Amino acid sequence: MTTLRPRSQRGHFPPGAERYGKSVLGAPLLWFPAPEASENAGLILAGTHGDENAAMVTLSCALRALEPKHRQHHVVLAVNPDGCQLGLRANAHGVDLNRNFPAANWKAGDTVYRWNSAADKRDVVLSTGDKPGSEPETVALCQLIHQIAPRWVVSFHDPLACIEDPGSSALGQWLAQAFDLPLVTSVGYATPGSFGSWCADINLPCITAEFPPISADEASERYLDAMTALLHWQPYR
Ligand SMILES: C[C@H](N)C(=O)N[C@H](CCC(=O)O)C(=O)O
Ligand SMILES: N[C@H](CCC[C@H](N)C(=O)O)C(=O)O
Ligand SMILES: [Zn+2]
Repeated sequence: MTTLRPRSQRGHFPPGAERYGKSVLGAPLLWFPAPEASENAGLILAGTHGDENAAMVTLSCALRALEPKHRQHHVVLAVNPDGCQLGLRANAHGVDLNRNFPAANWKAGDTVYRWNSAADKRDVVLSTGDKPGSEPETVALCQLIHQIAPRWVVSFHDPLACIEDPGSSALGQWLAQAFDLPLVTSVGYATPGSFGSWCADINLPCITAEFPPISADEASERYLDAMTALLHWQPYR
């Protein structure tokens, strides 16, 4: 059994953050390499959309709660630090990073999203970028992935409340059970130029975990155990 650090010791980050690039506004792009990484290591991402912070906070809590020696997978808490700082879905250029990856299906022009969960249509307009991978945040993440070659990626978003696993994998089934969310093979709408599209192009298994609309406070309680377990998840045990 893996024990967690006492709460009094969870206020600070364990050392070991590394930089993999710089955002549009010059913020460091940070990743947290797993001290116990093997060739089975995966990569866990959050904060691609800076207005979706419940999963990012919960993942940060899990990183601080778990003893570093138990951590077997790499982490990026904020793919889009400028969006997180500004409370924006987009990056500081107004680009939806999850439509800017250099995937074969990247589409030029505008993209739309829902203002919030009460909105019944997607009518808020963002850009997909001047070209595939036009943004420093997407290019740097692609380079990091080529460098560390994770076995799989789990990318956290909200608020669609599902585990999207196009590959119907053991990890997808585990996530659905651990987070008590429905398992689907698609979020149900087209996302050209998305991270998952790029992963599919390079045959990298990618699962998108969408939290429900939930506060960071509630998510850090409801999902802390599942998130810490994900940090050292291994198949067949
Ligand atoms: C409410 C929130 N802005 C929203 O619903 N956005 C979704 C996409 C969710 C995500 O990117 O994780 C949408 O546009 O439907
Ligand atoms: N709610 C997310 C869904 C992402 C779907 C995933 N399959 C991907 O390719 O990243 C979005 O609208 O960006
Ligand atoms: Zn999102």
